[in-house]
Amino acid sequence: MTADRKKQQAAQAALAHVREDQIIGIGTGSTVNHFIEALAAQKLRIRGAVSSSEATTARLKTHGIEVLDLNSTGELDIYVDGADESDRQLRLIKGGGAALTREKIIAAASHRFVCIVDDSKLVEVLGRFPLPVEVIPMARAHVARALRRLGGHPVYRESTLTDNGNQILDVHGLSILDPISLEQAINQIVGVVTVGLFASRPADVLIVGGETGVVSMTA
Ligand SMILES: O=C[C@H](O)[C@H](O)[C@H](O)COP(=O)(O)O
Repeated sequence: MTADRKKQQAAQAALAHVREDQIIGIGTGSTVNHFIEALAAQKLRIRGAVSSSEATTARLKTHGIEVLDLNSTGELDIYVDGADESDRQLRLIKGGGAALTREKIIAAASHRFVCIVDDSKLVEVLGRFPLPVEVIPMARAHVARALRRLGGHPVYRESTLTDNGNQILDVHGLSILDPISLEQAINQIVGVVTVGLFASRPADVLIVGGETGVVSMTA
């Protein structure tokens, strides 16, 4: 089975967590794109969606799903998003698609975070996937030096500008044994906008698409 088919199965299974009349936070990426297709096909009468990126907003609008401003919705019932890696405690690395900042904001503002992945994303220790860090452009070199002192090898993701007008450093070579401490340490570096470690706010449910169907995990 292809990875894309596994993502599609996980996305379809996430529909079971969605109710009519809810406002749904929606992430970014190929797995979430399957979720948007499934949501539109199901014709559930949701109250609208809060989007984590310009790409997701465009896709929601093509399906006639109303996109709402997080400042006017209050807390969200549910947030559905993919991830680049998850460990078994549902702590995540996100930001491969450069949408990490808005994703982290929506996750923080949601009661329940349902994460959908294919089985290649499940790891014992986070860090095989280079950790994305969104930075204010003028601080990029300063932040890179600080990340090297934390033991990583930051690489500038050239030709990528985030939806917020910022740049991305991808930090290679980390074996993240204490994700909460590393998240806090990177958050302390001046010039960092967001680190793509979702450890202090992990997922609540992880739906993993694999060869034999989907498995749901909770922390
Ligand atoms: O910035 C992008 C997001 O964090 C995505 O959720 C992540 O990169 C996973 O993307 P995909 O579903 O395409 O594997």
